[in-house]
This record gives sequence, structure tokens and C-alpha cells, in this order.
Amino acid sequence: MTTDASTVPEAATVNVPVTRQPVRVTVTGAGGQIGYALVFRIAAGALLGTTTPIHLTLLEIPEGVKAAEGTALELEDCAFDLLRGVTVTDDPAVAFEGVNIAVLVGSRPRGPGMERADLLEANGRIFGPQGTAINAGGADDVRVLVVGNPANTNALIAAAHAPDVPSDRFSAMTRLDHNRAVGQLANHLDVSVGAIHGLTVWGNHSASQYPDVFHATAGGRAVRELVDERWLAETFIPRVAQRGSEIIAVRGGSSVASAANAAIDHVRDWVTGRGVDWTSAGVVSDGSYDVPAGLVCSFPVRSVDGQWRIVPALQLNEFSRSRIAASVAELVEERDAVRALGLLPLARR
Ligand SMILES: NC(=O)C1=CN([C@@H]2O[C@H](COP(=O)(O)OP(=O)(O)OC[C@H]3O[C@@H](n4cnc5c(N)ncnc54)[C@H](O)[C@@H]3O)[C@@H](O)[C@H]2O)C=CC1
Ligand SMILES: O=C([O-])CC(=O)C(=O)O
Repeated sequence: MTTDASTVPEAATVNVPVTRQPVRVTVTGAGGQIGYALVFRIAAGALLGTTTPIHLTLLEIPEGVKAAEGTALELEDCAFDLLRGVTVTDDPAVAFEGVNIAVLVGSRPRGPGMERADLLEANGRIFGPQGTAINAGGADDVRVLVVGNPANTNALIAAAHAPDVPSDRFSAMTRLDHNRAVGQLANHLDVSVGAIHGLTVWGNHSASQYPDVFHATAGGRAVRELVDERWLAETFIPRVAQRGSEIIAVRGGSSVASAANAAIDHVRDWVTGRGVDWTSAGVVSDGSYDVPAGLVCSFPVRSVDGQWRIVPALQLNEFSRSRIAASVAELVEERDAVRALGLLPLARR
């Protein structure tokens, strides 16, 4: 089923000159919670700026199509200048035809008492067919952000099913962890978040992740000289790594608005670049920092010419090396588990 709720008149009353074709952005799981928090901000220009027209495609499973159609009606009611059309569909082939930016959210969230890896089999089955559809229909410049959990391994599955798309076009969202770490550190040091630079979340988007402050600065001062190791090991790292569970316990459901915000930060920085500073993203390892090549692991990254590049040659102390190794070991286990389930059938070229 596919419906077009394309109602915003082309260049009718907008102040911004329309100079190019709309960028095609597809959001999966658009009838769900994160989808609802995401698409209005995308349509308002938070993703690609206030002069880039957008066509939004909302992919849902049949049970979710009504909710997505309702969202499309509300998008229409916002009369966003930049929004050139909305397509709602339950067909991945339609959803990914000509897509420039795919944000893969659609999948089950975890509930209280679950770890993200508990979703491996149920959600893993979603990302192979979507990778295949992206391979078949994606635009030459397609970029894919996987949000649905377990995000790193789902990105691995999607990329493995898209052998014609360069693997660096697939990434997994650890930006929420990065933002959480920046927020916690800024609070602790009583500085603004904008004063924090050089922080990295390494590894898996799971409780094993390692938020690393050893290269970070706050207002130009080395963070390692401003915090004590006990606070790092006993408060900061576990608080950031367990923040998803904390949110589930406190609000009764997993993070929504902060996740949508992180997805926007990730894609915006990927497309537009970030100068000299870095952020964190799950990208396909090239073997840097002893992370086995091919795993989707969170690294310090910069976007250069629209491509994520791993920040090279950071000196890692023994503590950092062992924390990264533990999280990478979990990624290897997840990869082996989905391989055993037959969800990683293709060798990438
Ligand atoms: N990487 C990260 O930092 C974060 C990831 N998440 C993950 O995001 C995912 C979505 O979370 P919510 O939006 O809160 O869940 P939700 O349950 O509110 O929405 C998920 C939507 O996905 C749809 N869906 C399921 N299978 C689909 C498929 N094959 N194709 C298209 N749509 C499909 C469902 O119908 C539903 O509407 C979960 O896996 C959650 O764990 C959540 C927060 C942060
Ligand atoms: O924890 C969850 O299940 C949702 C999530 O990924 C997060 O909030 O980081």
C-alpha cells in the first residue's frame, strides 16, 4: 500500500528560492515514537538546513501504516516550506527508490529488564531486506543511519545486504551516547556543553560502550586533569552506558525525543561536515585501533567531504584499550550470533 500525501505547492508562497530537486529522505518505523519525534524536525529544516527541499517517505509495516498516514496528515497541516511531498508505504522497494538519506528506525524497542542484544533476532530480520532494497533502489549518494537496536549489528546486516553500496555509507547511531556523555561531563564540570571537545564513545551501543574523556577538553583544559579516576570509573562511565536503562526505568519506555535529536545531529554532521572537532558514530571498521575490519563499531569520527573518517592515531592508555576491547568482543559475539542465524549471508565485495 502506498499513498501520496503530497500537498505542499511547489514553490508557491515560500520565501526561500527553490534551486534544486528535493532530497529524498526515508524514515522507517515512521508511525512509531521516534519516527513521530523525527519527521517534523526533518521537515522543518533541522536535518539539511532551511534551504534544502525535502521529500519524505514514511515506511511502516501494514499494522503501522495508519499511524504513519496520520503523521503525514499532520505534516501537511504544518505547511512546511521545505516539504515537497510525503509518501507513506509498507513496501521497502517503494520506500528506498531514489533515496538519498535513509534513517532506519523501524524495529521493536526493548522494555524493562531487557538488554538491547535481546532484540538481535527479532530486529535483525528487518535489516537484511531493507539493505537489499537500498542496494536495488538507493541513489548514488545514499547514506544510511541505523537507529533500531541493536544498532551496530543491524547496520552490519543492512550493509552486508547492499554489496553495491560502499560500506562507508552505512552507520549506526551512537550519537545519543555521545550527547549523553557530553551532557554529563558538562554538568559535572559546570561548563556549557559547547565547551566540551574531543570526547569519544567507543564500541557497541550497549552497556559495554566506553565513553572516553582522555582526549577531551573543557574550555581548552584537559578533562583528565579536572576529574578524578574514581568518578570516571564509578559514576560517569556507568551512568552514560546505562542511561538507556535509566530512561526506561524512569519514564516507562525507551528514549524518544533525545534519540530523534541524536539522529538529526548525526545526519546533519555527516552531510555538512564538522570542521576540526569530532563526534562519535558507529562506522564500518577499517581495522583502526585493533577493531576487526568489517565490524560496525563506534569510533571518534569527523565528516570530511561528506564521509565519516575515523580520527587516526590517538594514543590510548591501558584502561581505554581494555574497555574498548571488551565492547568489541561483544560486537564480535553479536556478529557471530547473527551469522549463525543466517542473517549475514553475503560477503561484501
Ligand atoms: N540507537 C539508539 O541510540 C536508539 C535506538 N532506539 C531504538 O529505536 C527503535 C525504535 O524505537 P521506538 O520508535 O521507540 O519504537 P516504536 O515501537 O514506538 O516504533 C517502532 C515502529 O517501527 C515499526 N516497524 C517495525 N518493523 C518495521 C519494519 N520492518 N519496517 C518498517 N517499520 C517497522 C513499528 O510498526 C513501529 O511503528 C527501537 O529498536 C529502539 O530500541 C531507541 C533509542 C535510542
Ligand atoms: O536503551 C534502549 O533500549 C534505547 C536506546 O538504545 C537508548 O536509549 O540508548
